[in-house]
Amino acid sequence: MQVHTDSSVISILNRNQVGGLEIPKDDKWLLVQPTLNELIAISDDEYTSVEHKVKPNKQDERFSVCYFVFPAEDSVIGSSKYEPFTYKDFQAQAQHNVKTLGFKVGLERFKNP
Ligand SMILES: O=C(O)CCC(=O)C(=O)O
Ligand SMILES: [Fe+2]
Repeated sequence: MQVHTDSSVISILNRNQVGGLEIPKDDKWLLVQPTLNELIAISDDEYTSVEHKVKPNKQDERFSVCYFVFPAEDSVIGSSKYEPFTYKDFQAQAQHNVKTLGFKVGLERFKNP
């Protein structure tokens, strides 16, 4: 799986003990050791959506179950740091970014000046 950030508000990941999930650290990809439950979340910059990828493993079977929490499409997301936007706006922006730039710009686009 290629480098990406999740578009969900919260991602809860449960996987077996075969590793593969990697996050960037000091210009290298760091293997995240499997634990029982993992939580990746975004919330008004308190927690940011971290880039990650999954390294293919041809030897050992690997499975993972992700539970993504999304806001309702028309719900307005407001905060002191961002201009109000709907999740539909965010999705449209993400799709446009991927098509034109090859990656998601993410919340940066909605940040207050
Ligand atoms: O399988 C994993 O460890 C992560 C999967 C993932 O990043 C995703 O589905 O967005
Ligand atoms: Fe992901």
